[in-house]
Amino acid sequence: MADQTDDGTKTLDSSDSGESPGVVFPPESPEEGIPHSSATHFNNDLKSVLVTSVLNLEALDVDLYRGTHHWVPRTQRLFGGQIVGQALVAAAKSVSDHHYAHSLHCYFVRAGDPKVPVLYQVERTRDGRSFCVRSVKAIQHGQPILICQASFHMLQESPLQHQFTMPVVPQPEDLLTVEELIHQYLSKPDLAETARQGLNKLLANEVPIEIKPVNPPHFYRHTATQPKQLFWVRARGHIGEGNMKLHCCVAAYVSDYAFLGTALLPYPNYRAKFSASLDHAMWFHSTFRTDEWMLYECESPWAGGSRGLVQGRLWRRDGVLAVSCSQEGVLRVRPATQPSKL
Ligand SMILES: CCC(=O)SCCNC(=O)CCNC(=O)[C@H](O)C(C)(C)COP(=O)(O)OP(=O)(O)OC[C@H]1O[C@@H](n2cnc3c(N)ncnc32)[C@H](O)[C@@H]1OP(=O)(O)O
Repeated sequence: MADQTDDGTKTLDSSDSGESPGVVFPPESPEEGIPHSSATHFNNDLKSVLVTSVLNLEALDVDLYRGTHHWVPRTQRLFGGQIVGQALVAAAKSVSDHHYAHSLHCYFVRAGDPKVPVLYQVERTRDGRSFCVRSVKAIQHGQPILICQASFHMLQESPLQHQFTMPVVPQPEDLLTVEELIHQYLSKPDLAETARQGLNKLLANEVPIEIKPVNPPHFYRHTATQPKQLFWVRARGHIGEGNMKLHCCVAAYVSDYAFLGTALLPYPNYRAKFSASLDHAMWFHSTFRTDEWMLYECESPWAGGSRGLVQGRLWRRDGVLAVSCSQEGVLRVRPATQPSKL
């Protein structure tokens, strides 16, 4: 049956299909959603909508920008990755071409309202010889929805250089996209009608990123798994080489997608009735292209007290560690067997 969660979202329950209940990719994810009315269809030959629309802020005044929405999650609160990505665009506009984003630290303090645009107000906190720091407030209805500190650094050589090794995984060419996996499920003759409807809804999502899970297919979870997941990810459409600041902003968007769901993987017997990211931090280590496949390695070292911590690494496919991320989210759950409030 389709199950209405307490935050008004729908999850799939395939109990009448003979399979264990629960959407798995992303697990109980708040990200499954609908395209905003401005959505366009994607073609990989076309410029990424992330560049033409989502991250293309309108300048209103000095250090003041307006951003609109492309895709809104089913929770009907703005996607955190969009707000962080737009905040970083706004911050980056006030630093020189020689300064590159190296880190950001954000708090999501209020839910974003998909019905109105977001204003981004940049404060030039400090310009040093090597580092520039910016504070960005994302504002709706006169109140902050996100506060973000972003720091930019000039390229500096150093003999100190190390990184972890990228996990060995199948190449993206050998894996199926989420959409292809859904089509595989839909071809199962014994799939319950409600599950079919739910999967079709997932297919209708026009998230501007492409995903190939390394451990598919997981649309219906049978057992608890370690709080770890790996997937190849890239922006849909062309972005091109050269604008590293822009790729960092796209990475900010991408990095929030399905991230918090990692903390729910060990708990197939619980459903999220409310989940939202509370904060998000990123560190950018090297150059990369977000319109090329990158491996997103996500793990959750801890959950407790209705919160979960997730950590992620975005790898270039040549093994270079490009980005590290961390996030804590609120995770309020109910037992899967508990009837919904409907
Ligand atoms: C990928 C994931 C994403 O992108 S999520 C999107 C980005 N993140 C966000 O939008 C989060 C933005 N931040 C927020 O909305 C707030 O800071 C949050 C996290 C809600 C703060 O929580 P809190 O201080 O509890 O807010 P609130 O008092 O307004 O309550 C919100 C709803 O939660 C409920 N609540 C509150 N406390 C409890 C509790 N102890 N146990 C159970 N429920 C609780 C409140 O009743 C309220 O519910 P409702 O909205 O009235 O139905």
